[in-house]
Amino acid sequence: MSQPTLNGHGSSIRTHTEEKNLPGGWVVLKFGGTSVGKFSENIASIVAASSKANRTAVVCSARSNSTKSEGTTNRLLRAARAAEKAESRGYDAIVEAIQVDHVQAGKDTIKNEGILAKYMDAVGAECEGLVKILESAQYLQEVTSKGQDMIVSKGEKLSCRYMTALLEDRGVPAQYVDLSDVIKIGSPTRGLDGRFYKNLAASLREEVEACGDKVPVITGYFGTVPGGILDSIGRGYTDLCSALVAVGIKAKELQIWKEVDGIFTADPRKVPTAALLPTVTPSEAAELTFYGSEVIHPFTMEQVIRAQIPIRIKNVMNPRGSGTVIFPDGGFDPQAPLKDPKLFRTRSSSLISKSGSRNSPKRPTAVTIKHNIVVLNVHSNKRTRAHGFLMNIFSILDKWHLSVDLISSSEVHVSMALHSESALLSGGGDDEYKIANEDLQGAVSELGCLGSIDLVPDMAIVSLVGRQLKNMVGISGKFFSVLGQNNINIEMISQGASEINISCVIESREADRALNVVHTNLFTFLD
Ligand SMILES: Nc1ncnc2c1ncn2[C@@H]1O[C@H](COP(=O)(O)OP(=O)(O)O)[C@@H](O)[C@H]1O
Ligand SMILES: N[C@@H](CC(=O)OP(=O)(O)O)C(=O)O
Repeated sequence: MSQPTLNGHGSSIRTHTEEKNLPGGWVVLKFGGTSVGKFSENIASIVAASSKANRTAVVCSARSNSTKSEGTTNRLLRAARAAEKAESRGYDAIVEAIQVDHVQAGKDTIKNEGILAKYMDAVGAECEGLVKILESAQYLQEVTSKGQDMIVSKGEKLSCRYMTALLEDRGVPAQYVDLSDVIKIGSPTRGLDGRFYKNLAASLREEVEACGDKVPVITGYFGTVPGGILDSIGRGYTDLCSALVAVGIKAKELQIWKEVDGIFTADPRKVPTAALLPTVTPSEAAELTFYGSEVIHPFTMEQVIRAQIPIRIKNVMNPRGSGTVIFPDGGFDPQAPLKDPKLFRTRSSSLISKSGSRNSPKRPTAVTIKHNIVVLNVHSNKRTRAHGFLMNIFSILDKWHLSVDLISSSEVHVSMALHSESALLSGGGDDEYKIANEDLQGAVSELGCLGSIDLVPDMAIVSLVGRQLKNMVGISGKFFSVLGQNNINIEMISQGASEINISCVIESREADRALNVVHTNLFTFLD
């Protein structure tokens, strides 16, 4: 077996031959944008430690110096919008700011002059390439979805160039891996189906293997996805990339590193008494993510759980913490579909006895809030519900690209909670609003032919999530009465569609108070 060798900084590094023989197998470490922006030195130490015990692959998102909204990806999207304006060089200042940021990060942390110089050249070349893409789009008077993806890809390229240089500087042999061309043009894809992901995972394995002895530092941007990465997968696509890498190399664990210790019973920034959950099931994690606790990109779960790879959420500021593990409750059958396909379901009794948990304490797993909700009410102009009423409503919503988060209906009324960052604008006076979102405006005009429409703005969905909810007799009553006793008015209720979620709509300004009262009254026995 080869001996550890010393690098230029006098620290010990293992050769790959030795690593290959380690029993640990592969782990994939994914770092989010704000972690790369604020805690890159912690990341270097985390990767160094991990690569001593396991074969380690790293996936990074684009840097954010402070918040994601001010991060590189959002700046790149602003540059793309600027390129849509003819004759304007508005994007130059944005590219300049991105370049300055990355150069500064390098100067602040990379000590080896040779590594720093090489990194600076790479940053310069990426930014030059970015300007060329923006100029071409401007010339063509169109930023296509492919063009937008190419612009956005620069964020992950710059961030991974930086992390590769920093790791090398800290004595961890690392290899930059650019995935922009990993999806081959003309590959037989009809969309993002199982075969597409399977082929992609296999290609990612090849990319990782090509790095030989070095730690691959992989751009979380993974190329020209059919329909465009932002439209087909959405923000947070680097989580999915890390999942596919983990599947491709049959990793023993996927670690998603964030700036929280893991998944809590409620958002720990809003509920000081929230408790860290050691484990949650994939369905709970998906439900929490959808209803406001954006802990992990929703597509991520299915890929890794099918491959029986646990996901661990960990904190870059507290690497010693064990985090939260997302894995199915009570083992996993890889042949079984993720969703139980049974037509008829038995409820509580058989489920309790099967899991043997009749006497164990039952409690909700977490409570979460989703903001930016508008409630759209349709009151039918017929006295009884006409055949096709709901179908017509959904066709109109589909046409205008609106999806419904919650729905509740009676004979002739339908209430739907829709999520939109920019649905309505306050027109000045307290009760004056106008519709700011073109899709919502279009849908409201068309829905008018089915009945009268009204919109309730500034709402939020509060959701109680937990795999044990279905066995907790009276939990809905407690949930709603706690809100009522605290004078929080419920606009709409939805329960039953999912066995692990009870949701209702309240006013947004009551959201933090609702989180706290629900947590205090329904979770206190966790302390
Ligand atoms: N139940 C929850 N558990 C943990 N974090 C939560 C929960 N609900 C909301 N959050 C919030 O999700 C965010 C996730 O962590 P962070 O790494 O900071 O975000 P990002 O991935 O967007 O950079 C935190 O700001 C945290 O306050
Ligand atoms: N950089 C992309 C992709 C991503 O995954 O981000 P993050 O890992 O920081 O959520 C974005 O801002 O959406």
